[in-house]
Amino acid sequence: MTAASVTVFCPGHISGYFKRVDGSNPSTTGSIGAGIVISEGVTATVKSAARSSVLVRNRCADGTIREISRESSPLTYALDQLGVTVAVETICRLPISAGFGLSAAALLSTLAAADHLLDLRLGADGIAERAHETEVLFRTGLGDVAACQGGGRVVRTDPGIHGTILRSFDVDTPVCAVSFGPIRTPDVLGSPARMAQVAAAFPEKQPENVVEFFTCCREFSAASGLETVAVRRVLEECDRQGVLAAMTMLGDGVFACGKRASTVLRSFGEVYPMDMAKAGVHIVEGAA
Ligand SMILES: Nc1ncnc2c1ncn2[C@@H]1O[C@H](COP(=O)(O)OP(=O)(O)O)[C@@H](O)[C@H]1O
Ligand SMILES: CC(C)(COP(=O)(O)O)[C@@H](O)C(=O)O
Repeated sequence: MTAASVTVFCPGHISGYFKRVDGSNPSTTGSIGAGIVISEGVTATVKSAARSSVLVRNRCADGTIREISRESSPLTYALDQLGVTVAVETICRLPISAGFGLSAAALLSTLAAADHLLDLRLGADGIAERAHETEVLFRTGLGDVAACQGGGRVVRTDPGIHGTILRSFDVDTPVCAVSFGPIRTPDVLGSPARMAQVAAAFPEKQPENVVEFFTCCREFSAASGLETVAVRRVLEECDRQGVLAAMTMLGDGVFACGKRASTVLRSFGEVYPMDMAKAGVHIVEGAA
């Protein structure tokens, strides 16, 4: 019995530092860098339909659901490339364009749900390849699709979904974040000057543990030219309070980890609680 709808969850990814790597085509273009795959992400529900439609919604902290948009160019493009017509509804709790990797999570969850509902037999690689290429073409991301194939704290040393990824499951205290607003990822990724400064700021050593990870992220954001005054103010307070923290890439915000992190961040704005994700994109409902 074919399910009437399929629901898939994909975790988000907070990138701490990155460097663009240009390949000969979108599938070999991406980034190297490091980040944390997070327990918050995007849930996509896909149903068959005569015409494709997209409904993007936010679940607020008080549980109410707010409609954000009835369009998503990357999703529409990816579905058109598949040659299918489906009704897609996505829900997320984190703010979009704030550096939580939600564009990648939306693509992966939607394509995985469509693949299962319509029995397209794309397989995990086929889904990830399409999501990654869409991210690169729309400049909404470079390394998040690769990261969200699994959970953990990730260090990516090659670009693309088949590149080398070291996953460590050593972030065993709560993670949280504050966001002061979006940074338009395409504006940054599309700027050669910005990309040159980002490349020059890329850390030489690879982090071996959580403390080294946050140290690498801090040195990167300070040298990248991407830090805002608001971000710097939060990072300085976290330093005073001994809380591990760094700038969310690419978003005007800060992520931090540890039992006291949310107390310190709360004085700067709404705190988004989360944990390190233990797994990547997966079906939630409708698996036949
Ligand atoms: N939950 C979502 N549902 C549908 N599309 C989304 C969602 N989140 C992001 N997107 C798409 O990705 C674009 C934002 O990309 P980007 O700035 O990279 O966001 P992020 O930093 O959250 O990954 C949005 O304009 C939208 O087209
Ligand atoms: C940092 C970024 C280039 C964009 O991340 P986001 O704004 O969350 O889509 C990411 O894709 C990466 O390669 O590390």
